[in-house]
Amino acid sequence: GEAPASRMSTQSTYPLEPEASQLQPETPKAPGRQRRHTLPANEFRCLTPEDAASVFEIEREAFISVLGICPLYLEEIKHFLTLCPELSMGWFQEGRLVAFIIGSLWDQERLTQESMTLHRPGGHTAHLRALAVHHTFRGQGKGSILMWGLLHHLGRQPAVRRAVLMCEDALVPFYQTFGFRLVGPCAITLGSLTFKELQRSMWDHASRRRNSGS
Ligand SMILES: CC(=O)SCCNC(=O)CCNC(=O)[C@H](O)C(C)(C)COP(=O)(O)OP(=O)(O)OC[C@H]1O[C@@H](n2cnc3c(N)ncnc32)[C@H](O)[C@@H]1OP(=O)(O)O
Repeated sequence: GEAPASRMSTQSTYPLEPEASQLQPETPKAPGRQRRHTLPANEFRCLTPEDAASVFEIEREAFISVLGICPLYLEEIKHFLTLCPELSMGWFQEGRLVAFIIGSLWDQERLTQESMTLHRPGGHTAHLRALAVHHTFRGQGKGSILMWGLLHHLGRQPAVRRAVLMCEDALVPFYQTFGFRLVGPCAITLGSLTFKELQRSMWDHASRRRNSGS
């Protein structure tokens, strides 16, 4: 039978861990063979503009139904997935999107209201704009696995020196588990909503280990 639901309910069909992620940008399939034929096929890959409708469906439930707004509307999703798909990641199960992260580049120390709409191709900061997991799949570790997967993928892109995001207060501890540091209140507000800004250096993590010994 199934193991009881617990913090370990991550369904570890593949041991994707912070330092030992096996996610490869060119090999989006989860590594290893499925051990049980009943498990759905998993696929991690960068998103394309064709995925925008699926992304927006998740956002509609995750953000709009709760807050009345969402980080990225359909045209904005298409916009960023056209400009910088390599800064995004989707998790598909049997071809269906179950979780996503969409990013773009930013070129200033802190986020500003302008960062809401702009991708700065020369920037060295990955601005992680939106992370969401389909509601029926939450609390299973999927959001965490996807975030580690994207961070690993970004760590292989020399232009990306750090990552930045904004979130509501309640989610600060969640992002701190990925090595993000709280830098303070975010300049961006949406209506009456305020956010905290968090940053994470990419070089303190994957690259340092890779380059150690030089
Ligand atoms: C940059 C941004 O996009 S910020 C906005 C983030 N997205 C959203 O809020 C959309 C709605 N929520 C979701 O899609 C998901 O709940 C996510 C993305 C926040 C987390 O994905 P999940 O797969 O559920 O997370 P995962 O199972 O890996 O980890 C669960 C942890 O997330 C954190 N968490 C999730 N939701 C909340 C919340 N509402 N308040 C506080 N902590 C939360 C907790 O630390 C939780 O750990 P716990 O179960 O021990 O309490």
